[in-house]
Amino acid sequence: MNGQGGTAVRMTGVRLRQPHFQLGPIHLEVPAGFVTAIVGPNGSGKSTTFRLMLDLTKPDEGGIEVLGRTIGNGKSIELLKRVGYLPEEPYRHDNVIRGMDKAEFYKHWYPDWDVNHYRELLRLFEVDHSIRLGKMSKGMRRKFDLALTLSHHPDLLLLDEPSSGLDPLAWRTMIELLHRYMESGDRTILIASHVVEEVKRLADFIVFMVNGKVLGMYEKDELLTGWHQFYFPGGYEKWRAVLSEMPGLAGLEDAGGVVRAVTSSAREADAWIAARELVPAGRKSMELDDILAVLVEREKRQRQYGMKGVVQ
Ligand SMILES: Nc1ncnc2c1ncn2[C@@H]1O[C@H](COP(=O)(O)OP(=O)(O)OP(=O)(O)O)[C@@H](O)[C@H]1O
Repeated sequence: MNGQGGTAVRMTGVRLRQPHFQLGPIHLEVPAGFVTAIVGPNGSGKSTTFRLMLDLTKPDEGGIEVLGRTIGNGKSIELLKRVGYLPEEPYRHDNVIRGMDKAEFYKHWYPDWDVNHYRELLRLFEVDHSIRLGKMSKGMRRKFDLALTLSHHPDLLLLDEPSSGLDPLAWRTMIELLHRYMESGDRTILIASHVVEEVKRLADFIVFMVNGKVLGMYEKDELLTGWHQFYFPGGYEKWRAVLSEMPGLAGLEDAGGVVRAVTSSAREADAWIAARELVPAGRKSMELDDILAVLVEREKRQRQYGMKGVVQ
């Protein structure tokens, strides 16, 4: 991992109220010099959070700092030249212009525009920029937008579902380019992604977002080594009371003849199981999407029943 210390984005008590959606309060510190991935189900507020960071949406409450400057005080424009943003959907209003016309605009707008890097990226991605943006295929447009975003050497890169539409070869190129982008050690990526492999390959930290709330931020390796599931033979009632004491218990459910206990502290749970001479029928490490599923379920239950615990 690289890293220069400091915070690239700080959100403090940020709230946004919409008729059918409440975001926040969000407290989030995105560390500078690292890749942080926001992982969460559809509609959980990931793109909205990006828009808040870019001053494209105004919060109802709270403060946002990007690269050490306050957002929303009318002075964001110069700051945003240091930020590269790849929105989830390409902008439609520039469908009528050619790729090269948009690059010309970037050249004038971004002080660190690097035409050689831009040309290299177009070559790598095999994108023809003489085509109108609206005529490019979805994947070609994604690659073009990615090339543009990387070619002004932003200090902070906000990528919203960057691999949407990319073929596997282009995806691999993108991962390599993002690793290269991080090599200087002082740049930061914040990425929203549903692609487990992408998050595993890129992220140093993972933020889980569910239903407009940040459920926690974790160091990736600690997360993946810490979360395990144990299976105990027998019915739920037999195990409920005993397993409710298990360290790090994050989920407990009847899985048809066995009880599945999920812990976020596998090492402590192992010692606890050994000390009680319990014999699990099996155990498995967990993937990111398994962990997300447990967190979503727990959040849903807390919302419905106001329950704090994981045991019914
Ligand atoms: N159950 C729902 N049904 C329809 N729309 C919803 C629902 N929950 C949230 N939304 C909408 O989703 C918006 C937030 O979406 P946002 O794009 O920020 O989320 P996201 O996490 O980026 O989602 P996605 O993964 O689908 O891109 C809210 O403004 C709200 O209108």
